[in-house]
Amino acid sequence: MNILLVGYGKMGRAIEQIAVDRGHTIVGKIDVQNRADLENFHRSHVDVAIEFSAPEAAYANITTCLQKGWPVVSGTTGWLAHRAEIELLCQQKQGAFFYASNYSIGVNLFFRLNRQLARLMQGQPYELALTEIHHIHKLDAPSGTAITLAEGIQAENAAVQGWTLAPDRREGYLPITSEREGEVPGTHIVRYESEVDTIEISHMAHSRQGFALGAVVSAEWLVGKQGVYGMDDLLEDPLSLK
Ligand SMILES: NC(=O)C1=CN([C@@H]2O[C@H](COP(=O)(O)OP(=O)(O)OC[C@H]3O[C@@H](n4cnc5c(N)ncnc54)[C@H](O)[C@@H]3O)[C@@H](O)[C@H]2O)C=CC1
Ligand SMILES: O=C(O)C1=N[C@H](C(=O)O)C[C@H](O)C1
Repeated sequence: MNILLVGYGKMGRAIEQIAVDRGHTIVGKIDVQNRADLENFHRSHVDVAIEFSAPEAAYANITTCLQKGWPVVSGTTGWLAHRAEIELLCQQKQGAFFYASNYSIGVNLFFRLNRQLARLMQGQPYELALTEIHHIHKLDAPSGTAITLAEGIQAENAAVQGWTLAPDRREGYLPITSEREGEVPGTHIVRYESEVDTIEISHMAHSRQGFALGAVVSAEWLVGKQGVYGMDDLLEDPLSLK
């Protein structure tokens, strides 16, 4: 595949390495200093754009790619207030858009475990809290993954109406604590606490490799399709996990 990287930071570089190892060609790298080139990019044919940029840049980047008719895989967090507009544009353009707050297969299994646990814990006398720990360079809080975990719990437990960013507290809202520490790639902890015990599940990424591999596999899967997709579509396709 011919891949255009939109955002060439920590993730863009990790994706490049894995994509090249899997036999793909990087036809361009768009970052903040050459962002104007995205609109006029016609150096080579683009099979798919992989977009990992910044919260304030993602909406415009994805819009441009869809306008140009390129399938887009995006992992940027912190822009999802505009998600419905992107999905509508994708539909209007008969394009292809894939989004995941976290592309790691392990995290996506963890999402499922989280929902199962939330189902089991309904009505039990436990206080629930979520913690995410990331590197000090991260621009958004809470993490996109923590928001997906909170939404999973909300979908399973009618007593949870949403989430708040700790130290803010609100009755019926799940508190998310965001910690920023060194170069931590991404740790997420879901904790149920009662007077007598604690139940905790956690996922700890050891590097960015899992995120990057998931993004490249998603791009391979997306090319040739039309519509809006996420990791559940990929994981449920028995042909996808090569
Ligand atoms: N969904 C997932 O699995 C993962 C998502 N992420 C998310 O991906 C995003 C990027 O993460 P990193 O690569 O670690 O950040 P980074 O800060 O290392 O790289 C982002 C790059 O985007 C560039 N950029 C800024 N404005 C741009 C624009 N208008 N057009 C093109 N590029 C622009 C920056 O100059 C920077 O080089 C973040 O939102 C992060 O939360 C990160 C890891 C995994
Ligand atoms: O910014 C990061 O690094 C990460 N961002 C994603 C998020 O916000 O959930 C995914 C991963 O945790 C790493």
